[in-house]
Amino acid sequence: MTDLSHSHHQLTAAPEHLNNTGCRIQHLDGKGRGVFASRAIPAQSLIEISPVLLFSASEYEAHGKHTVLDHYTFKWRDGRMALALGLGSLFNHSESPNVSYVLDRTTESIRYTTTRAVKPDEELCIFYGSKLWFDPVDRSPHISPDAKTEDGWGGLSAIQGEVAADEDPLEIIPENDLPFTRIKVTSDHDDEDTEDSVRTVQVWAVDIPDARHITVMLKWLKQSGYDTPTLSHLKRIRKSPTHSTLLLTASPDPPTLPSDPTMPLSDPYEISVPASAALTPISLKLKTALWPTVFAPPRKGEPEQWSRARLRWAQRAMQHVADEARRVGASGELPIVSYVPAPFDALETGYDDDRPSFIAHDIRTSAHHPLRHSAMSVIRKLADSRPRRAIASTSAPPPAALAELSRSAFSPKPPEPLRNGQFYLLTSLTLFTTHEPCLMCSMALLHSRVKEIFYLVPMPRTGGCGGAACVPKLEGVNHRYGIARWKVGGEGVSDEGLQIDDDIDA
Ligand SMILES: C[S@@+](CC[C@H](N)C(=O)[O-])C[C@H]1O[C@@H](n2cnc3c(N)ncnc32)[C@H](O)[C@@H]1O
Repeated sequence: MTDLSHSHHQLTAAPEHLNNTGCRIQHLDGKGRGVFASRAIPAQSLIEISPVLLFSASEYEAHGKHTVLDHYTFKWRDGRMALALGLGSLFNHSESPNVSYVLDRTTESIRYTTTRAVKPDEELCIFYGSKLWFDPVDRSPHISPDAKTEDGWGGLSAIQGEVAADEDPLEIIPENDLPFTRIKVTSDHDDEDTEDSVRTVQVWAVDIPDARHITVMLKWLKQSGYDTPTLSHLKRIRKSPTHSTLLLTASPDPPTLPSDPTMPLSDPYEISVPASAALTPISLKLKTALWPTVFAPPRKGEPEQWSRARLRWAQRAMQHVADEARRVGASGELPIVSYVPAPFDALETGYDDDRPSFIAHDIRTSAHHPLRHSAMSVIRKLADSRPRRAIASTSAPPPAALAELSRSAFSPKPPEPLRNGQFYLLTSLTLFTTHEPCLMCSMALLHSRVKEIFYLVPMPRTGGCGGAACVPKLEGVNHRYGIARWKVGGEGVSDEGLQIDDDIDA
């Protein structure tokens, strides 16, 4: 393979580029030349159209392959090899690209479009595929440097996850043609609540005549162990003009209240409250008449529609986790990987991030720690990165505060905008994972408010997303995420090398 680094070192200045879409060429250590944004570029901007030079397969095999061209060419759809002219050949590779490209056969060109908003001076990168012939300088630390694969047939030969020119990126894919099956996550009982019947359960409550004692009682409830998640679909307190009522516990036995003569309380008594959260505004009204209830509408009544472009995004992510899992599996770990890419609709969801994707693999073997599962680790990476970035972008914190943050697994006090609100951990994000997450990880995903998860290998004995149980389907949970099982072989994603014992918690 020809070494590009030699020629890079001889260059002193990058040529000017007259394209007016905000691109410039710049050298950078370890990568040679690259394309950079000379100004802010909005998402979905067409930034370059590169004509291609085509070589027949035999011509390429005999000559091109043995030259520096091998770093630049890729398979055209009819089997010929293509070299992008213009800026096209200068886009470097990134695991979290900000540019996607489409082959246009009719004009023999490639169109490059930003996938998210790009800041001035950011490098513009594409995704070459998962089989690289070089070590990317910005490779995530989880990937073993030994894992590079010589594909031997043209550098960019693996064009994965991109919409071809003869495909319409906005085309909606019929449900039956999708390479995954969506699992219904509404509780079997969710539909049962009608105008005539709201399912209820009996719980213990107590009246607190003096509102000043509410805080004391809430604190006592936490310490007493009665404060279990069973009632998390209900508000704890109901206020009336004369008193407040506090829900205590759903246990059959009456709870023992604190005996404090200065704090008058009623005796505990049983009341009927809704058995699950309200899914519709109507059911919220009905249920809240009984007791104030949490409103947790299903994400959408109808299954979300999938466009061709979104499917390509998902296919690329799924292929990525499967490939990474095979690599880590070869190094002696369990072949389990979880990945949270930048969302497909990054701009709409306001996901503006310097490091938009997160990936982690299972390290219970090397770490000798049974809880180092990939999904937990990826949630933790994401959680850890947010407080750090928020602090860095506000005032400089005292070093002790930074040390405290890096010590904590889940930062106990995230800065204000990242709190349990609109942008709570994984809100609006999708997790792709090789194996159906175990019960622990499925619950952690629920707490993180992930939008949806995709997995390839079902775990019928241990899985928490349809196998042993289906956590987001449980009654009373205050968030439901979508679950989709990727079909083995669907869009070329194979489960080869991903088999693990079926009693392992993934
Ligand atoms: C299509 S060329 C890209 C332009 C190239 N940097 C140049 O100066 O001509 C592909 C080559 O760029 C380099 N490259 C691309 N992405 C890289 C990355 N993330 N890290 C290191 N080198 C990279 C590798 O040498 C690769 O063979």
